[in-house]
Amino acid sequence: MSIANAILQNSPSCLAPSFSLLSPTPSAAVSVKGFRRRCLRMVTSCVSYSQSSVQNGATDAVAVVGRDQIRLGLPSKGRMATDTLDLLKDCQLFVKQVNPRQYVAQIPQLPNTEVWFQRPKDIVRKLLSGDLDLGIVGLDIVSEFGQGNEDLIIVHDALNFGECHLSLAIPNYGIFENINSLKELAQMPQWTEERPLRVATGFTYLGPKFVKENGLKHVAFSTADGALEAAPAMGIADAILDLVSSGTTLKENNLKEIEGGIVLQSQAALVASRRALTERTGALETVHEILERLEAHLKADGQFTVVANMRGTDAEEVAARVIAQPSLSGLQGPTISPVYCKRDGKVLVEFYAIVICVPKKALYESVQQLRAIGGSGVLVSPLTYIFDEETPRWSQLLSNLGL
Ligand SMILES: Nc1ncnc2c1ncn2[C@@H]1O[C@H](COP(=O)(O)OP(=O)(O)OP(=O)(O)O)[C@@H](O)[C@H]1O
Ligand SMILES: O=P(O)(O)OC[C@H]1O[C@H](OP(=O)(O)OP(=O)(O)O)[C@H](O)[C@@H]1O
Ligand SMILES: [Mg+2]
Repeated sequence: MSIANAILQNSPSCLAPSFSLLSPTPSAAVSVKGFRRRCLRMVTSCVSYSQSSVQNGATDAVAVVGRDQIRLGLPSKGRMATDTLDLLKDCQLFVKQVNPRQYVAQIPQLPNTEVWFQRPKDIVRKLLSGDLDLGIVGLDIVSEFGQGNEDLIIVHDALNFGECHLSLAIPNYGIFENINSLKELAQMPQWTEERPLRVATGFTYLGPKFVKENGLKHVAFSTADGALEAAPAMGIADAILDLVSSGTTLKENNLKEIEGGIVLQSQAALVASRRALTERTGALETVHEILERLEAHLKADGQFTVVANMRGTDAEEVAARVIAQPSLSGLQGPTISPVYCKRDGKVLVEFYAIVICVPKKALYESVQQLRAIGGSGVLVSPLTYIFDEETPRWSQLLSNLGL
């Protein structure tokens, strides 16, 4: 039984030691003593371990430990949490979480997979330590906490939510009023070794890396966990490096972005541990299934199915008219089938039904083009899934893994 199952079913199997402690029988007394000794040994080793080092984030390669279940890390809270569950639901992967404070869950459609809810940065850390195999997090967090570690593989880099960018922002007043680019900021005479440009950020790996790569001298970083936009007005920092999506928080705090100041573009991504994919039984198959479901849903999400009737002499002639229009070529080309109607007791084909997929953004343009070539009775419906022969991301993943 998996840990998830044991916890979900409140089974004592994974809690066995505390059971024998709570209700010791005479024969269990020995095992209780033994258990206490074991606990003491564990506590002692934990103490000596914690005195010597605290592991936080990237660890050296850790062997893939023997467990049967594939572990998928999902954000436990914050803005990514609900969107992640919604996306999986749209892919028919229903995460069965009994209550929001329970950190383990299951997806009945993926019986060999356990879901573990974690803070996004801990998902990345645990992928690196081998405690998770797959995860869904923002690319910003992957870059910040993954720090280029080659064991992290981005399986899908565009899950279409959590879109934001990491950007350097400065006040739009005072000495910064006429500064509009990174170059101008770097050239300001104010920044010296004694008085560097002070940047507040939660991104203490990406920040220094960015300024180094862009040749900025005399920059000092400070860190805080939130509401960074207040730092310049409070006099704590000159600039901030933080996530931006609508730009409202910057605007409301009299800050502005500058040209060349974007460190990275981010959105939610599916990430995996290379070691898990190559060494853990079933991990590659699981990631293939998740990837296929995601791709099929995300591809369909941007498209409509459009059905229209068109008068014509034969299917080829109708096809030629449709294909000549730039917005009507569909995924591979239009599907065209005869519409049989009965006239004077005879079955005739005067119309052809065409079925195409069109990008949502191009819908109106496509309808206009259809009408222009004689289309009528245009029906538009949402598409749920588009399963391609094979997804390009799967081939990329295999080649990345050297398979
Ligand atoms: N304003 C935003 N718009 C869209 N996505 C964002 C925005 N801010 C952050 N994100 C994305 O959502 C992820 C989680 O952000 P969130 O604010 O929920 O958590 P957090 O800042 O790490 O935690 P907390 O704010 O509780 O300390 C970020 O890593 C990023 O990928
Ligand atoms: O461009 P906007 O749409 O205004 O979003 C940007 C804000 O969103 C995030 O903060 P969050 O809401 O997560 O609060 P936090 O500072 O407590 O993390 C980010 O740190 C910015 O402050
Ligand atoms: Mg936040």
